[in-house]
Amino acid sequence: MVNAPLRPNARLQIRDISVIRGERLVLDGVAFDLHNGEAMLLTGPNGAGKSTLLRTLAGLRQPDSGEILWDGQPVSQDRTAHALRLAYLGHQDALKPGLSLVENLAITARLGGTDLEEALERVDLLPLAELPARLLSAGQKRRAAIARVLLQAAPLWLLDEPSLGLDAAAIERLGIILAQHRAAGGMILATTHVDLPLPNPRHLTLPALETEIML
Ligand SMILES: Nc1ncnc2c1ncn2[C@@H]1O[C@H](COP(=O)(O)OP(=O)(O)OP(=O)(O)O)[C@@H](O)[C@H]1O
Repeated sequence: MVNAPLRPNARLQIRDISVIRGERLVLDGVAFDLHNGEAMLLTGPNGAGKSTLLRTLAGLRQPDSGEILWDGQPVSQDRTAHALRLAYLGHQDALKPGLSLVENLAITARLGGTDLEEALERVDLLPLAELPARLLSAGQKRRAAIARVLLQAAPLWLLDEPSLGLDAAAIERLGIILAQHRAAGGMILATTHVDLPLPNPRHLTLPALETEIML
């Protein structure tokens, strides 16, 4: 089983998040809530801060101001608990080239208590399970990274351009996976520059920020 058992009233709250990268204010007071079963599409021009926002929500960097709450509690109070409730798909597919697909994903399956074979089946990679990751195509690596998201059995999915490199059949499968996660009560926050198979999403468009700050 690779769908997360979810509490019915989970809630992610983003309160006026600001992030400075280099000398630029990249995110300026971003605020929204996300509830069970909801999906939000993050759009905006290159450099607007979409990946930065996902990485901040994933706990990979801290906001310079503002707060992230889960069920009313600041996630900064228990970063381990927050890490366990989310699955982050970044631009890198993070596969060890010398290990087979199964070997790459086995630890995630064990930690998530999830079914590796089922996850590979859902992204149509079962026939390639024993292949070294270095032999996978770009789209197959992306599908493997999506399988890793499934295996984490986490309620909150943070997906940075999830359809990157996927062919039409794989995009259709992605749509099924996203719909099943929402139907199970999961939340999805996804960046994209193209249409995603995600019906009735909420939208957040980040503007291009050019503000220079004095350090
Ligand atoms: N390590 C870093 N140090 C300084 N600035 C950075 C760093 N990483 C990213 N930036 C800057 O932060 C801004 C936001 O980058 P980010 O990757 O979040 O944008 P994005 O909206 O995801 O862009 P894209 O659509 O191209 O993926 C950009 O101006 C970028 O140059």
